[in-house]
Amino acid sequence: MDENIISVRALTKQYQTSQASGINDISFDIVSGQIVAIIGESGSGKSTLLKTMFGLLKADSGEVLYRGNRVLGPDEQLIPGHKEMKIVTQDFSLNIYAKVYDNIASMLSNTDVKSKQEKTIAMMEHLHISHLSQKKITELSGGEQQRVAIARALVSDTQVLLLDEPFSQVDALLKNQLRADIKRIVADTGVTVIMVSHDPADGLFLADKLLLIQDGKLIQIGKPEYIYNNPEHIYTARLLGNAVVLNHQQALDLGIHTKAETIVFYPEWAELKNAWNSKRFAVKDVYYKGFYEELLLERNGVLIRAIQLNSGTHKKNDHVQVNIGRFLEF
Ligand SMILES: Nc1ncnc2c1ncn2[C@@H]1O[C@H](COP(=O)(O)OP(=O)(O)OP(=O)(O)O)[C@@H](O)[C@H]1O
Repeated sequence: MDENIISVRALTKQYQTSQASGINDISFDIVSGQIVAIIGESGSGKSTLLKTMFGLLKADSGEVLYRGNRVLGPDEQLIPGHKEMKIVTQDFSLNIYAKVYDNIASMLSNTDVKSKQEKTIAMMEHLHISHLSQKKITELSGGEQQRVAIARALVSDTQVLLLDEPFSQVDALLKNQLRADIKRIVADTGVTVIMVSHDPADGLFLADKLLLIQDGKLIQIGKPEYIYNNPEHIYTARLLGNAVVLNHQQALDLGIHTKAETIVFYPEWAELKNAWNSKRFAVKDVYYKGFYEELLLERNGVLIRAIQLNSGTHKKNDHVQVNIGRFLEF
């Protein structure tokens, strides 16, 4: 049976200085070996949730359980968290004067020197940083430092790894590799990863479970594909897929039969095709995205976006027929 490694119960943390900030009454469970991504717009409370879960911030109320044992807050113990939980924050907390190898090895005890050496070498290999072993932290790029910080956090039999913006320092190429590394490490070691990212694409790509946070509240939780296709809030559809949002009248004008106040669709749900029920739009702009293009389309003052895979098929100032094949009602 799947075991809950982390349980968060009615967790609340408000900051005294600002109104309606922090997190409010958040509850969820995490199964061992999952990758969980906390997603939300800037200021929604993602970092606050992660830091309170780890025990870096004192909760106002509620609790966090690690395998059924309460994670103690900063007022209850000197070293936050639980010894099998580690956090990598955006400042990495590395010893900048020490070498990469020593930064990682220092997390292990000296009782078995051979095992310490083997574990450190294996972890460096896992994160593709063996070639940096003898370099000082000050000689590394931000992305390299991030890898060392993750290796350091994982090396000591860590069961739960919390990552605050793990891809903030890396370029697109490295980001893809680091994402793949995290997936591989989870598969190899069974570690549970809880990460915060401002880029929802990270969560869609990596996570087994997404936690959607809005204004400090947990608004939806589930598998990425399910949440993408069945968002319970317009906020989520906008965040995950840059969804188009139309009011009732705008929807009717486009020939969409609905009773809903608002309809929402992702650009890829708007089909460019000639059909009896499709409407003519003017192409206002074309955004090149690599293997596809996004079209900004206008009809009677209403703007929508659609995708075309064969670039150049429709150009600026062309007229195209669009059929909103699928949409969500709110
Ligand atoms: N130390 C603090 N004192 C007062 N208010 C704070 C503090 N830290 C965060 N806040 C406020 O709490 C809210 C949530 O902040 P938090 O950093 O958790 O959001 P976030 O979702 O991680 O944002 P971002 O994606 O921009 O990092 C924000 O309104 C923020 O201004």
